[in-house]
Amino acid sequence: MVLIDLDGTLIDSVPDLAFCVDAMMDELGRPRHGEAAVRNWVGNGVERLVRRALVGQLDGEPPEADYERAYPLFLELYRANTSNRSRLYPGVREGLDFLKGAGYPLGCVTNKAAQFTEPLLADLGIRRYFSLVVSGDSLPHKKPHPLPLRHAADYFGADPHQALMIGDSISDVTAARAAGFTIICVSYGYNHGRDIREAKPDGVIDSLAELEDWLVETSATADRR
Ligand SMILES: O=C(O)COP(=O)(O)O
Ligand SMILES: [Mg+2]
Repeated sequence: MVLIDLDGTLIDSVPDLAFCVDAMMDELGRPRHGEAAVRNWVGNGVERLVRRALVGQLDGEPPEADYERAYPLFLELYRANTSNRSRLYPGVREGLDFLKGAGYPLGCVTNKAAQFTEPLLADLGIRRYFSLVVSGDSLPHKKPHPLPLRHAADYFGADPHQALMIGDSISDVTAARAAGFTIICVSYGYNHGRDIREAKPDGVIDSLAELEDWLVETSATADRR
């Protein structure tokens, strides 16, 4: 079984997210942040993104009244701008075709809310690759909690020690470790401005098109043991 993260791994969704954060800030009469700042704030769900935009940094909490005003504005904007500016990363289609062709059960596990995950996957033409989609609000906990990964393993009847997670951020690595999965990360995603190699995933690839070689090499190494 292979589970794949969405934002920063399959899809560069920041152009839409940043557009909506900036439009929300305009509506609130506050200064825009721009795409580079938003790139570092994605990965823990849209609620956290809105809170980060209001405080202007990764950590910290805005006044609750500000959040209550901003969050519905963001939801309305993002509903109308879920996929307009978002793009598949190079190599994604090749990687998915390889995994599907090789017969791996495929799941998408994201912290993005389901109301956005489903249209985004469909609009970019990759929904059909996944037999299971677990969104940030599908279960009581999201990544870095291992629950979404364990849920997917149960769904597919997969042994976690034979399971692979592919992601871009520390949340993916932490969730995969806690669930007993192997974790490969992409080098190009959003990891809050940090190099994902610091989190020590089992492998780092520059494109999902490298998956075939990575899987062949690791199974050859395992066979030699
Ligand atoms: O922060 C989000 O909304 C989603 O992030 P993820 O797809 O990388 O889990
Ligand atoms: Mg991600």
